[in-house]
Amino acid sequence: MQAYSIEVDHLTKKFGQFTAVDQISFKVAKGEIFGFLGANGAGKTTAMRMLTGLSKPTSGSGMVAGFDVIHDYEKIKTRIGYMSQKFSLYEDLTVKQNIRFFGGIYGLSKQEIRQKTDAILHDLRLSEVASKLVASLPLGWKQRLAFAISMVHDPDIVFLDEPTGGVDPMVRREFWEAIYEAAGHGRTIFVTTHYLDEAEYCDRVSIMVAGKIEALDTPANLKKQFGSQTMNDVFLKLVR
Ligand SMILES: Nc1ncnc2c1ncn2[C@@H]1O[C@H](COP(=O)(O)OP(=O)(O)OP(=O)(O)O)[C@@H](O)[C@H]1O
Repeated sequence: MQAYSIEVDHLTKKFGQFTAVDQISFKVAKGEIFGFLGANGAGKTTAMRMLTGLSKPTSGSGMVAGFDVIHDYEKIKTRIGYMSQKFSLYEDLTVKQNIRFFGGIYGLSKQEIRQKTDAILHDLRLSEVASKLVASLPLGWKQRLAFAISMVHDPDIVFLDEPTGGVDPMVRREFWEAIYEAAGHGRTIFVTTHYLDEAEYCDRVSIMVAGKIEALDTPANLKKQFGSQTMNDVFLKLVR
């Protein structure tokens, strides 16, 4: 068994002459909550697309969930979960239908889908709204449901792309409780966010600037290194 869920070495993506991701190298341990930060256009989405097997690196190497990002990228998709604000639930399906639909997409058996549906409805206390359209749920509930569904196939790693956008701090805090719970079960969490207070909740944080990882450490060490009181200040010092 490998100690790392993600291991990349000089991973690079070029679009023509432009280098969007420039030789990034890092390792993420199993069960770690890894924050992936950067200003707009720094290259986070491009990097995440390579890590999730959606885009082939131009050069460099890496292993994600035990699979090679160059040769075995199709297999990566079977062992990871993905949630973003943009790609989320079907609003015009009910809560239950969404769970069933994604369970099917992820290749679960009918029995597994039934079990997972019951477990998610119970754990998220959504049984009463199981037959309601997702469109009718508050945003915070939708996000918790989308997160649970992204783990319906028990993936080793969950990629969260700005999962808490648009909700108030209290609801974000609740979402982070769910993240901690998932990590507590040994799942690796790879999360991008624009909320710098959330960076404080991560075990380690990397900060990308213009395609390169300019800093990577625990929030406490980064604050010490940059003589800052907050991660917001660390971030501003790097991206300014
Ligand atoms: N398919 C593409 N072709 C050409 N350039 C691209 C392509 N995809 C991304 N880029 C460029 O690569 C750079 C990094 O983009 P990317 O979307 O990865 O940044 P990001 O850090 O995710 O930003 P944001 O937080 O705004 O989503 C940008 O300059 C973007 O214009």
